[in-house]
Order: sequence, then C-alpha cells, then structure tokens
Amino acid sequence: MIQCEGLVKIYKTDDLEVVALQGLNLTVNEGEMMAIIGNSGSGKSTFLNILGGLDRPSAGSIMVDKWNLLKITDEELVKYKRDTVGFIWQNNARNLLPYLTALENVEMPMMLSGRLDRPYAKQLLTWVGLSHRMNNKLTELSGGEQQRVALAIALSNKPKLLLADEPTGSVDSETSDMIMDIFRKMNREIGITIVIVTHDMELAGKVDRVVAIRDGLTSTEFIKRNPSLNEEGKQGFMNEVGHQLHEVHEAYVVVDRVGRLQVPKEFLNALDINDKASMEFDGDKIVIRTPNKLEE
Ligand SMILES: Nc1ncnc2c1ncn2[C@@H]1O[C@H](COP(=O)(O)OP(=O)(O)OP(=O)(O)O)[C@@H](O)[C@H]1O
Repeated sequence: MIQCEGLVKIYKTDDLEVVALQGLNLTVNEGEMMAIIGNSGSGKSTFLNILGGLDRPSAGSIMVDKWNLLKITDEELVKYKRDTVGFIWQNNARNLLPYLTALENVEMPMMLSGRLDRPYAKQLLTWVGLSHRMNNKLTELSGGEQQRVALAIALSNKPKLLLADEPTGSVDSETSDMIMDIFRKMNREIGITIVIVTHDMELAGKVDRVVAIRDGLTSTEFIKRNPSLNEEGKQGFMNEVGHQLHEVHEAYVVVDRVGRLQVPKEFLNALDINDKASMEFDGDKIVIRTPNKLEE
C-alpha cells in the first residue's frame, strides 16, 4: 500500500532550511495496522501529512496505492484525498460542525463528494458505538464521543488507508481502548490499512509493527513476536527512545538498501565516537568501536 524510499522533505523559510525527512524508507503492506513513534520534531507529522496529501515531498519516491505522490498533479491530489485516504487528528474540532447532529456530520463529506449514503453513515456510527447518539448535536456529545464521530467521518469515503495522528491524545483511557478496538475491527473486517502516529507507548504496543523515526529517518522496528497474542503484554524493556514498549515486541535496527543504519546517540557518546568508527566482522557479528589509533 505504501512504498517510500529515500523520502526527503525540506521546509524553506526566508533564510532557513529545515530538513524534516532526510531519506526515509518505509514499506507498509496492504491490510497492515502499524504505528510510528519518535521524539518531538523527528518528522512523524511531516510524514503523515505527505501520506495524507496535505504536504508535498521534496525528493525521493513515495507510492501510495497507485499514486506517485511526488509526481501527482493538483487535480489528482484532490481525487487521492477524496478516494484513497481518511485522516483523523488528536484535535477533531476542525473536522466537525457543532450545530449539526452526529449523523449530519458524517453525511456532510458524503454530500460534498456527491455520494450521500445514509444507510452507510448509520452503519459507521453503529460501528463506532454511537447508534443511540446519531441524532444528537455535536455540542451534546462528550469529547470521546466526538472523537468517534470524527472516526466515522474519516471512514465515510471508504478509504483504503486510514491515517491517525495522535488519535487518542485527548481522550481518557477507556475511550482510547475503544478507538483502538474500532481500528482493529475495521482493519480485520474491511481490510483497511492503518498508520497511527503516537507518543503513547501503550497504544503503540497494541499493534503488530512499530517503526521508530529518529532525525527524519526510520531507525528501529519493533515486531510483535507472536501476533496472535494481542496486547495485554506486560510492560517491559526500555526502548532506545526512552519509553516503554511491550515486551512482546522484538526490536530490530533498520538497515536500508545500501547498508546504512543509525547507531543510537547514547552508544556513540558512551564510546566517544564522533565522525568515525572502526568496524570489524568476526564471522558472526559486526563490531563497531572507537577508531584504532593510527601508527605514527
Ligand atoms: N511548516 C513548517 N515549516 C518549517 N519547519 C517545519 C514545518 N513543519 C515542521 N517543521 C520542522 O520539521 C521538523 C519535523 O517536524 P514534525 O512536526 O514532522 O515532527 P513530529 O515528529 O511530528 O513532532 P511532534 O511529535 O512534536 O509533533 C521539526 O524540526 C519542525 O520544526
């Protein structure tokens, strides 16, 4: 569903350039549900905005479904956003119209794209557990209920790819669990591919694959050892971004096609490695150490 290679995004302001993505590689298969984690400023939202067609990449290659997002025209981008992706943000207020009912809110984007389907709008609200609140105005719904309306809206155009930026950031843990359950159900039942960006390690621990972005590059992947063992794993080791991830995940360092990988800064600092290191292959492992002193 997503093939991204060497993706670069540079933001240019008057006299400053910020390289938000510096050659990011990532493949997401159709029907996968995965999470992206990373420190603030690592490039997560930039990547999600590019995937959602809200921002354009600067270089590299990125295919989503049949679309090449580097070469896509403005007209095609409108079609891509309407047909292929659904988006859900932490702050859903900008998606919702407060004086319309939940049902009217879900029907609005359907009407705007000329494809009103009331039975489907009702089905979506039922899926997100709001069948009894369909005819309530948004102002009468709780924050968590509004977030579930936002989720129904994100699914209203039957997207192949659902993008979620901190979807549980402003809701309580019960609603957060409910949203994750809905994601999983949608993923299983309609096969929708889901990419979640989050700071929440507990939430990240509930998906089969977690990819960590560091300084605009994918650095580490966490793969659930036994995918049939869904969540409820015990809290475990500290991962390299300094948070807890469930111990049911195995951590792998990402190696790109030409053999590059990121060594965590703490490791480099501990060995006082700056711009060079010595590397040896001893038959079954690769050892990286402080540079050997050159003979005088
Ligand atoms: N519109 C913009 N103009 C200039 N720089 C930007 C812009 N948007 C993001 N950046 C910069 O790009 C880098 C990556 O930002 P991004 O928002 O993608 O990070 P993030 O991982 O999503 O962070 P957070 O978790 O805090 O949301 C940061 O250095 C940020 O300051």
